[in-house]
Amino acid sequence: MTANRVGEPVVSARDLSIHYVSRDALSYHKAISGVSFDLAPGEVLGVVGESGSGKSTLALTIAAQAGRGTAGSGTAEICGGSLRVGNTDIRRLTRRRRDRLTLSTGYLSQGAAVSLNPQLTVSENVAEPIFLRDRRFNQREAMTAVATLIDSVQLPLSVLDSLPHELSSGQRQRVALARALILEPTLLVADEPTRGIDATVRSGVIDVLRELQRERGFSALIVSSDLDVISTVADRVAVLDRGLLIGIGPIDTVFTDPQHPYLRSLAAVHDQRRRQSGAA
Ligand SMILES: Nc1ncnc2c1ncn2[C@@H]1O[C@H](COP(=O)(O)OP(=O)(O)OP(=O)(O)O)[C@@H](O)[C@H]1O
Repeated sequence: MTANRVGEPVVSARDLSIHYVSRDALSYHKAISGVSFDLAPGEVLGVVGESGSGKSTLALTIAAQAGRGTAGSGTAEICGGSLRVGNTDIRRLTRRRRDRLTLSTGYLSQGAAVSLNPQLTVSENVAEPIFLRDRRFNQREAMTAVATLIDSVQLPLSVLDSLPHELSSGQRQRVALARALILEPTLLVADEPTRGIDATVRSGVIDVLRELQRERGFSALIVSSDLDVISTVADRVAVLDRGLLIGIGPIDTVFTDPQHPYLRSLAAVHDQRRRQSGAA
């Protein structure tokens, strides 16, 4: 990402609409409709919503992963409004600028932990983005950066030579997080960072994420259907419902006097959790 001026939003969406184009280019499916928000430097924005509300679509578009559609599926495309990430206009992204942007935005996809290369060791998996950026990067320096990050995600250095299948789901997710952060991005986009992780270690992954964010000061957009995750990690929450942004703000403000039925149901869950944790 090209550096943005001090204080300017890291992400700026204005009336943003995104649709999927079918492979034969004959049909469209609107996934995001007229969404506007800013993400400030160093801010963590949580995105919640029901399944199919457009969370992943928004995340992958911001992370400049849209257009890298998997075989057989449609391709996400901005069809209205604008989206800026740093100084880059995502709507007018050339392939070259996209490659540059993806190197400077950490993207933790929904399946990141299971998509680690099974043939590479942990250290090779984490170091890979460094060598994709610069084939001739100093090996020793890369290994030092990898070891530092593995330590920061609170894994023992003994995992460096392990293969992904030798780790637990929570450990794999920490490795995936280390990989997403190895190039020291100014923006991290994490899609359901705790999905598929054992409930007992879920909060550990979130704590590590929050700690690293505080330490390094990157901005983050965290998608989660788990309100506990969002209230732990996010400064503000954005609520999506069928592609529409129905609320955005600090979590308590968004859930104060909610008018929309989905916001009301989330507010009830939030309230109940708060009372439970207060009573605990
Ligand atoms: N590759 C695709 N091609 C066509 N439509 C898609 C594609 N991916 C998602 N969609 C549609 O776009 C809408 C938004 O999907 P998206 O995956 O962004 O929702 P989500 O909120 O992330 O859901 P989940 O929580 O289940 O991951 C849905 O209606 C979905 O069916």
